[in-house]
Amino acid sequence: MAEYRVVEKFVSINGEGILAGQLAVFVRFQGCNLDCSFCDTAWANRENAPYTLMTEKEIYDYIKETGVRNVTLTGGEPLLQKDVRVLLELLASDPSIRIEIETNGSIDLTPFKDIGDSIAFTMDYKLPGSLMESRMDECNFDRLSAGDTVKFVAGSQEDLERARDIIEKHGLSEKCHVYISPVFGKIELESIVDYMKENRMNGVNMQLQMHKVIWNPESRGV
Ligand SMILES: C[S@@+](CC[C@H](N)C(=O)[O-])C[C@H]1O[C@@H](n2cnc3c(N)ncnc32)[C@H](O)[C@@H]1O
Ligand SMILES: Nc1nc2[nH]cc(C(=O)O)c2c(=O)[nH]1
Ligand code: SF4
Ligand SMILES: [Mg+2]
Repeated sequence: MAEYRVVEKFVSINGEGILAGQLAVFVRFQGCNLDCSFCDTAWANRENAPYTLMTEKEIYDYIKETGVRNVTLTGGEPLLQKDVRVLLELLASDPSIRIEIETNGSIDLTPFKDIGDSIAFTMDYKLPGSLMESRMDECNFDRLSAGDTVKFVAGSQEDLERARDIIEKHGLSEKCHVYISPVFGKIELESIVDYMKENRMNGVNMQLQMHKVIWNPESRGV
């Protein structure tokens, strides 16, 4: 048995991505290797963040007890948990659940790609405003499948321009789902739509974080 550092777990609607609006059970893990300027879960990244050690079996049992079939693993950076493959193999062995992993673009996805089709990656590409772009592993774009997602969290016009360059350079809208999401409160929402219109960004989805509209944006556990 391995053990994982869980800072929170809860049921909500997924506020983001291809399953937005559907119920999901969230497991958030402690610790991250990046320090994005806009991070809304910086509290979870701290070494001293209070966490509960859970085995893969305990995490799986919790998920099953909820009766919710979409599972989102997030953080922090979930793929940094020691022995995370063991957890992913257990979750993937249950065909009744669908697993989504939110990952930060700096972790090589190769070791996780062959675990099973029930696992989908939502990989963030960190734009200039995050101050973390130098950490991106661009080879990950070749490791994504049609069911995966690349997400760009944009806070400025410069970020939008960079997102467009990357989408074109790697042909992302033909390869997988592509989302642009505002850094919460940082950018005029209309300017994202205008940019998409001006540049005819077919196949790209704009998203808003629904949970920050429904609840106080600072709330945890939603
Ligand atoms: C907190 S991260 C955890 C997973 C992983 N570390 C990552 O960055 O993808 C989950 C998602 O929230 C996004 N996010 C964090 N802070 C945000 C903010 N202030 N506004 C919009 N999205 C944000 C991240 O870009 C990422 O897509
Ligand atoms: N409701 C809700 N949906 C989410 N989708 C991705 C989240 C995340 O923090 O990774 C998240 C979150 O924290 N809450
Ligand atoms: S990679 Fe994710 S968890 Fe880590 S600092 Fe950036 S947004 Fe926050
Ligand atoms: Mg979040």
